[in-house]
Amino acid sequence: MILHGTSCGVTSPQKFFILLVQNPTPMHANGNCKIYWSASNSNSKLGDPVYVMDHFLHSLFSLLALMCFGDKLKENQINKIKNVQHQILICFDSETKPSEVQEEQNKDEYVISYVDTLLDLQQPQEERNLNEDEIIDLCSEFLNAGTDSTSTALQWIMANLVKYPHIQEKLFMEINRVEGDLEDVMKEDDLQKIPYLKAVIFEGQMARDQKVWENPMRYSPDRFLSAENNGEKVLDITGSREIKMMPFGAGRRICPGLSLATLHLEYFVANLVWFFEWKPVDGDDVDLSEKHEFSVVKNPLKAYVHPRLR
Ligand code: HEM
Repeated sequence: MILHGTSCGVTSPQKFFILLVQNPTPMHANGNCKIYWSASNSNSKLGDPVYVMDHFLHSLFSLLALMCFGDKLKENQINKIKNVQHQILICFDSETKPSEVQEEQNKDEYVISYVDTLLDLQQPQEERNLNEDEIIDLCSEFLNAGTDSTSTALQWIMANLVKYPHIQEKLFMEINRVEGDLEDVMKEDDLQKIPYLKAVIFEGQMARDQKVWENPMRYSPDRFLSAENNGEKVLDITGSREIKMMPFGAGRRICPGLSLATLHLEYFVANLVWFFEWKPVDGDDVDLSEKHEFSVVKNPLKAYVHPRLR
């Protein structure tokens, strides 16, 4: 999969710096983050195959909105932000001001959100706080940059897991090795115990340049684990040692959301495979042809998503 360099928009170095400095807690420190498996836009009945992309988009938008405005945001507030954002209008309307949200919450449980850190931030050279327009711009960019890009990547990865059930099964077994009988969602720490998970994520984003990859068209996450590829070396996607793939760009303008996006992908893929078995629609060979839009997208994935029995 290739995502165009412009997929997240071009920003100033100041924004880049701010995103790096904020380092918003990805999964919320209190572990409140849950998978939103919303059927709000779906007419499907239980047991029917579903188009999954709308769900991915909604889940990732919700997650970023919670990180941006605080984890007490309610579903209707998220939807309002989403509507406003879709109309490319301001996303800082009176309904979603953090002060209002804060009033409702217990201060002890308060998680610092992205917008809180922006409100506190001092411009180092000008010795002033950001103004409202700058904050709106940054929040809007945060929500936009991380939603389409990550959900597109997620759809590619899940499509490959539907198409190649033995890879899905291998990933499930690896998760099972770490999680055992646990019925809870997988936590951030556990994700790091599954190298194969990272391999599945990168195989979905590797670009298929035959000059640098052996059998580039073969779907093979194992290439990221194999000794002959020198393990770690191939996993260098920042381009600091060599460039074999650059889904997040490279150099000074490399995507500042790289770690966050990788974590979100690991979190969603792991939990979606841990809780559900993904199967193709009968007679459907899972079409992996590419369509060039803002990023390189696939035709909408439709699949059976069966809860796993434990
Ligand atoms: C799979 C998910 C993602 C992919 C594939 C991706 C890819 C990219 C790419 C290729 C660039 C351009 C780099 C360049 O110009 O060389 C970029 C820039 C950017 N990305 Fe991402 N991105 C993803 C997720 C995110 C997330 C989650 C965020 C933040 C929430 C984010 C924020 C940004 C920003 C702010 C820029 C502009 C940086 C600048 O111009 O200095 N991205 N991204």
